[in-house]
Amino acid sequence: MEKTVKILITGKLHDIALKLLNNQPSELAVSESLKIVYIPDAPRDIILKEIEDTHVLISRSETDVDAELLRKAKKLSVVARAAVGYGNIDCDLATEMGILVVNTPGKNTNSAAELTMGLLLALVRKIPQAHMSTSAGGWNRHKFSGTELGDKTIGIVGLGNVGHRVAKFAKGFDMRVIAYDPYISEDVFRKNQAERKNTLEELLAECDVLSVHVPLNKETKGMISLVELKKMRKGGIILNAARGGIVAERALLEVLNEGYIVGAAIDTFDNEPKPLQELIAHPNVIVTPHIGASTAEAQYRIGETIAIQVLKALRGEIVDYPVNLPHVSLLGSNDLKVFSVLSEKVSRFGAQIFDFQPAILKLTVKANLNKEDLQVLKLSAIKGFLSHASEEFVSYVNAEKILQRKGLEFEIEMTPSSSAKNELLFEVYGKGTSEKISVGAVLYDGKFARLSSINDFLFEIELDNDLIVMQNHDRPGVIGDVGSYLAKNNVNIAQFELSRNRRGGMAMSLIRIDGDLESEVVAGLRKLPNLISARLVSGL
Ligand SMILES: NC(=O)C1=CN([C@@H]2O[C@H](COP(=O)(O)OP(=O)(O)OC[C@H]3O[C@@H](n4cnc5c(N)ncnc54)[C@H](O)[C@@H]3O)[C@@H](O)[C@H]2O)C=CC1
Ligand SMILES: O=C(O)CCC(=O)C(=O)O
Repeated sequence: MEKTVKILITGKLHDIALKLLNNQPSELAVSESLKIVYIPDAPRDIILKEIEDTHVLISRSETDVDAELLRKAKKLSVVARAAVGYGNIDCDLATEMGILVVNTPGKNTNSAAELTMGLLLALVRKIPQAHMSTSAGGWNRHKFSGTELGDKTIGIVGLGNVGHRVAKFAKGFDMRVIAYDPYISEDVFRKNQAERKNTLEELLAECDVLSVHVPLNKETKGMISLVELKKMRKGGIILNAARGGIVAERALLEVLNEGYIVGAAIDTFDNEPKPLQELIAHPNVIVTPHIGASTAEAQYRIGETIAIQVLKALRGEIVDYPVNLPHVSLLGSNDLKVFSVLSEKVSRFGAQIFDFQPAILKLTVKANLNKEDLQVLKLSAIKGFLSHASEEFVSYVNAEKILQRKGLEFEIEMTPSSSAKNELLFEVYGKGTSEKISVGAVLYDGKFARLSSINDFLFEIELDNDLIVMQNHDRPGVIGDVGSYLAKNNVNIAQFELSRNRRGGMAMSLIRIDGDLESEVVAGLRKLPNLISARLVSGL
């Protein structure tokens, strides 16, 4: 029966996301049928109920994906954050549970940076206050006098996607741009014409406007507290369109009340959707309800990207924007995609053809790959092996962790390939000297994948459907007996390959069959004359 995947969507998404999920383009089509439950703005208790049988959660900032939610999610394999910040997702627990977390970096950058500049202009020119007064019938040209941005200094904390775009816009207003970001190279400062400040203190001492653009984490929570605010010049301005909590709200209120800081513009709050009342009602503060990403353009890009990430994840491909995928950044080429699927299949095959206690898994790759791509093949091989040999849900996310927990070692080796043929050899070793199996595969032209060997026996057979792996003495009549037995049991053979080490010696056959195969049918094969073993290899 076709499997149904439940996708729970708890934040408002652009229609493009639903369109892509409902009408999947052929290159992203999934074999499961999708049940989409779209409940933006649903109360928490409904989300906690719905999550129990959900496979994929797509959320925005209003849904805390915390331990309470994750522990109820018995079937969850993907959390897709339709945004950049994932501070409200318990990524450590998600990783431990093998749940992939993805996000959409860069897709709302421009919108967030434009809102930041909008807030700044609105603040220094008192636009919201002037609008309220004028639209109510007033005409006060003195009360709403403001200050210019030109020649003022903006201090940017976090010169990432949003920060460097704010730097660019601020330059357009003839501002002096200084920035503090200890995690990026000198080049990024130079390219964005931002003067580098080596410490936060240096930055604070020199800026008229402080704008934070860092993620919220243990290091950045409260990084702008009373001490830091007091290190700014008197008369400064604070902008926060990143995350509530980066600027300590009570401290900000205190310096605003003192008149030490003369204005603040805030889009993101500690306690959303119920921010600190005294702060949002302060006459020198202007606020928006976390709308940095709320533009048609950003939401289109995010909707499109998140749907693609979800479909890729469901197809078992490596996603473009993983948050918690160890060491894997982007799945570069289509060839690599095909190669990684082959790596997973070969190891899943290998996991089903040995009878000893495994100790070491080894993947030998003949190809010309960079380090990251090799890592993709390694994770695919571990995933393939474990997903057969483990009760746990295994994904690219937790594969290495589970392997370690099982006490298995993994070795990987690469030798260069000089042709359009890439090769894989997956080996499983036990502790004893004779305890070893190997499965080889070849990928021709980045497209055509074939199983090429099992131990010393050579083959050329496609790796799909169920396969019977059979060992027998090389005697006349064996193939006929097997063919009639399978026919009697209504099993249609799609491909039959025989390989033998020497005439009259040992032979190994691979039988690719159409449809599913009952294990009793395979057990019956073992009773035929001259058969040594017959195994079913499935899940390819
Ligand atoms: N208001 C809204 O709706 C939106 C808010 N955001 C928020 O804006 C923030 C920045 O987003 P992006 O620029 O896309 O992220 P990003 O990851 O591209 O940039 C963050 C930068 O902060 C730097 N950083 C990290 N820790 C730091 C520290 N302790 N001190 C100084 N710099 C540090 C990093 O090196 C990086 O360059 C995030 O919190 C994101 O969630 C982003 C988009 C929309
Ligand atoms: O619009 C949203 O859901 C949140 C946007 C945001 O804050 C982010 O991308 O980090």
